[in-house]
Amino acid sequence: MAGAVEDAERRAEARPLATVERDALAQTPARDALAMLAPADRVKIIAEVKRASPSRGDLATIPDPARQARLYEEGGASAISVLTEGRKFKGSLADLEAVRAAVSLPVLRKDFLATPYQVLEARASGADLVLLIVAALDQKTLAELYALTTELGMTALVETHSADELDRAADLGAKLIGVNARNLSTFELDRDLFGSLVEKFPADAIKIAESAVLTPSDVAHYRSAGADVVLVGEALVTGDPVATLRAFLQETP
Ligand SMILES: O=P(O)(O)OC[C@@H](O)[C@@H](O)c1c[nH]c2ccccc12
Repeated sequence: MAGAVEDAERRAEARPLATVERDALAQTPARDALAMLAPADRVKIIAEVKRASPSRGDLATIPDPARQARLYEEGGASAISVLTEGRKFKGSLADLEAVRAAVSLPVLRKDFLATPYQVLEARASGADLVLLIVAALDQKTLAELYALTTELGMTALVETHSADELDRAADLGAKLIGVNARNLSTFELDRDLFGSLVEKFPADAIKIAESAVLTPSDVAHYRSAGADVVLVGEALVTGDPVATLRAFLQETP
């Protein structure tokens, strides 16, 4: 995402890496996302705090992200995702910090991370997980960011869109792998992409279906294709979060 790295570089100048690193190390340990998202006899949900997106435009103002996250926790979410990208998604690291303080669930920094600084910054802001998008990174950078994430005690959600990208995620030893139904360059949606790639997941990885979950039957669709977890944004910020989560969790076996 153009701009996200430039924005991080500006912050790195204002607040040098060494400071961020110290802050990060001073933080309490990251929450155990792998335990929270482990395969179970019911589907699990990562609920996203999302104001807007380039493909869908403005979705919700969310004046109080902490309140939104508390509703997600009340509704039965297993983790919270917070968009921190400011230009297109209208999020911020302040949103992440507010959410982290408001809930006891693991919190994901959802952004376009491309530099070690952004990973350090994520931990310093309280993130328990970070998103690493395979399509956006060469393998060397991906491996470097993955190693730093693990070193800081966080979990990486490694996002893929193809069999090739799943192989690259597997090469990292990724334990939490997502398939995004939305192609990030064309914005096209394919709800069957997850099912077509499910055989490619490493046996020990948690399988996440991301995007385009609008109804309970979408959850059931992903669940029957083998998803352990679904990641939901739009449906939760445009509808009643607690009722929607309960309906999504109830519908599926
Ligand atoms: O709002 P949706 O369709 O429920 O999607 C949520 C989430 O999957 C989506 O926000 C997302 C998935 N991968 C991303 C990468 C960057 C930004 C956003 C995303």
